[in-house]
Amino acid sequence: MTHTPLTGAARPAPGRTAVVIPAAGRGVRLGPGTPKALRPLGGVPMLVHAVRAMARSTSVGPIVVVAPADDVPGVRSLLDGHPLPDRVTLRVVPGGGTRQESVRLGLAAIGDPDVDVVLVHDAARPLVPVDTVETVVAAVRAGAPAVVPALPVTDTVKQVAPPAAPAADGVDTVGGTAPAAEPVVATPARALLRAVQTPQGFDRSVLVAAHEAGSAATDEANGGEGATDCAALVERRGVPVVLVRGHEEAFKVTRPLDLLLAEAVLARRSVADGW
Ligand SMILES: Nc1ccn([C@@H]2O[C@H](COP(=O)(O)OP(=O)(O)OP(=O)(O)O)[C@@H](O)[C@H]2O)c(=O)n1
Ligand SMILES: C[C@](O)(CO)[C@H](O)COP(=O)(O)O
Repeated sequence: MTHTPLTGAARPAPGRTAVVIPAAGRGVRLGPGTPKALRPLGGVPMLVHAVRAMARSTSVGPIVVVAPADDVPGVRSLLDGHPLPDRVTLRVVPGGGTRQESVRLGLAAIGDPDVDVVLVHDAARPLVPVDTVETVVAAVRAGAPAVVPALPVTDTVKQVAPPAAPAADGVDTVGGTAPAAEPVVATPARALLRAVQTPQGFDRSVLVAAHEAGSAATDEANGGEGATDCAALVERRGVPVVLVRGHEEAFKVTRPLDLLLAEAVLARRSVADGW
């Protein structure tokens, strides 16, 4: 796919848009229980909401769900119980030990050579509105190789020194196990910060190359969990990444309070839909 916008008769027929949904995380910060993507929201697993949210965009064809490695058949049969539009094909593959690794495995499973745009969307962001999905796809199709939905940051953010030892897997650095006091090293200008969401959209070849180059990369400053979003891998290769307006309801369900908020948003949508 070319990155230069084309006009009129010169424009080639658009390729297909695929989605990779990393859903192999455990949800440690949400507390004990089944893997986060399978926990119910309004009685329906969070993953089903996320798949439907992506399928709602008419540009989306293939969807690859990256499931916990020990439960691929279970996730497949769960999703088979929730029909999708005919244009959407669904594949379920086993995930890896980090989000980055899970996305890489999902990308490798797309197959379809006609796919030229790939969205990567967290199962943990089940309520993203379709307008946000369409905005991201449109920006990639207009020529941007990497597009990320984002919102301004509302808290003031402090930068701290890297921990002497990496945090235990899944444990917040700022949480019950954190040291009582952390020295501040900087206060970045808030007006220049953005909190980024998913779906992140990419020219397929750009994203595949970034994941191939970054597959061994770990990031000491974030506890060796790999790149925390796909765009970071693309940025490291000098490819421009642009932000588009995200949405408050595309928040990530990470801690128990987020689950309460998600239930409230769903309930409000049900009322608005006249249930
Ligand atoms: N090894 C991993 C880790 C995360 N994810 C997915 O990446 C998304 C964002 O990750 P996060 O919200 O951190 O989920 P968890 O890793 O499950 O949460 P926690 O860190 O609290 O365990 C989620 O949809 C999660 O399922 C994944 O596919 N494979
Ligand atoms: C990709 C992401 O949702 C963008 O905000 C986020 O970085 C995922 O982080 P997590 O720790 O894997 O939830």
